[in-house]
Amino acid sequence: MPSLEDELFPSTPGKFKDRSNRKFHRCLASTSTMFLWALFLIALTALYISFQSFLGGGDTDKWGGIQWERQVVASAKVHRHGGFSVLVTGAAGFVGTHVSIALKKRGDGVVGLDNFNHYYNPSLKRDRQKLLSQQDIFIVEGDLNNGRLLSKLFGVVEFTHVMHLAAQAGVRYALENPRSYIHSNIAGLVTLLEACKNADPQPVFVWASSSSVYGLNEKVPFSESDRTDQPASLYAATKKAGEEIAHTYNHIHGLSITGLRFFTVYGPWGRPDMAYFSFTKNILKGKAITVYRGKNRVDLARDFTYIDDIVKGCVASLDTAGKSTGSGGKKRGPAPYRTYNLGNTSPVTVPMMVGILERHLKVKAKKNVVEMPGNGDVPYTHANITLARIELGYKPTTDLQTGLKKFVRWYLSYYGHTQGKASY
Ligand SMILES: O=C(O)[C@H]1O[C@H](OP(=O)(O)OP(=O)(O)OC[C@H]2O[C@@H](n3ccc(=O)[nH]c3=O)[C@H](O)[C@@H]2O)[C@H](O)[C@@H](O)[C@@H]1O
Repeated sequence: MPSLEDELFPSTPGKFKDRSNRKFHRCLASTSTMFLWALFLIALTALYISFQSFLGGGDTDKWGGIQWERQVVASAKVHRHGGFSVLVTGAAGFVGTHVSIALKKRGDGVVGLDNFNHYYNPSLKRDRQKLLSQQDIFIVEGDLNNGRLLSKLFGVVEFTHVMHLAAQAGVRYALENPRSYIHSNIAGLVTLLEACKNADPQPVFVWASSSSVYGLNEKVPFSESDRTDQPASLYAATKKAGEEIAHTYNHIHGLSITGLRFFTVYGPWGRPDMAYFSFTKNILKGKAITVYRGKNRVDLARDFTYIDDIVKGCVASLDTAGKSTGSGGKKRGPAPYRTYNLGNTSPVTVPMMVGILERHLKVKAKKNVVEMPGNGDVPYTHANITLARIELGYKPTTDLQTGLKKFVRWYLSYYGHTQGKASY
């Protein structure tokens, strides 16, 4: 009876069988099997890698593939003569959502980018995403720091403009998580500017800085030329650093840059971490709110600016921006570098803001008035908007009373009158 070995390695017919070769055959058998298995595993790995690169992804972010590219291209499609193709970062955020819708409605192509982080309850971001998807706006899910994703995006779409609104926001959270500010507001900004620099043609770059850059500046109202070298929070410092970083990309690479200093933006679909939003939730729940007060019992005040006014300022900035001049990463001539305050020019104290909310909610707030902790806050903001008015035609039209009425109406319709529903 032929052994298994003989069956595995049948001798060549007519050849002499040598028993002394059996050991050698056995060894050869196991080596060959191992070799075949190794080959199989290598082939499997190669197949997986090539499938991943075909998808264009490979990172944990949800991007890549033919279907994904189709969605990006469709979303970027321009529907008006001379329209823009805009990449809106932070599109699932408060300002990003509103700006994206405004651009899409007038016929511009809009592609969103958002990492859906958990700084506040991402279900609000997912609902904003649904709102955008009803307008045929697609949001790419990924982080600003993903250079591969950005270069892929710029490879798929020739963006004419970038509206950069993604950031780690919030003044006081910087004490808890300082690194998140560096990650998004510094490293993420640089990764995005690199992608813009390398794009050919380079897009126009408009982005959100902050009123907080004025820091401890005491001259009011705040003008763009006032000093901004005394930030009061790490958040403010990263926004100020962002302005300087953006300037270098303008200077060296010819990117057209516009920085917008937003003043305490509020409104429907707003950010739950902001005072007007969290106060609304707590007032409705019958919980006490903490109202900060400055030194010598002076009330804090903010130049609260309604979202629709901010959106007009953003769109006007895109419309009036001159072109970038660089190509292949090299500057071909001077490109515009602009900075504007987008505020309301009428500061309101925090207790007055609470009073307006009480009237709209028809509920009296339980207030704990405490001295402002040294956590990065500034006592007062007030925008001089002359420059934005002259160069952008920016003219805010909504006062806090009217704007908060719209916010409260939205809040009640979104979270319901049953206050317990609001979980953020
Ligand atoms: O304009 C800006 O540059 C900034 O505006 C807001 O920052 P902030 O003005 O501090 O807005 P809120 O956090 O809503 O605070 C508004 C006012 O309420 C006060 N406040 C806040 C929270 C609180 O529990 N109690 C309280 O009295 C704050 O001290 C401040 O005076 C945004 O959160 C920042 O992301 C943005 O960059």
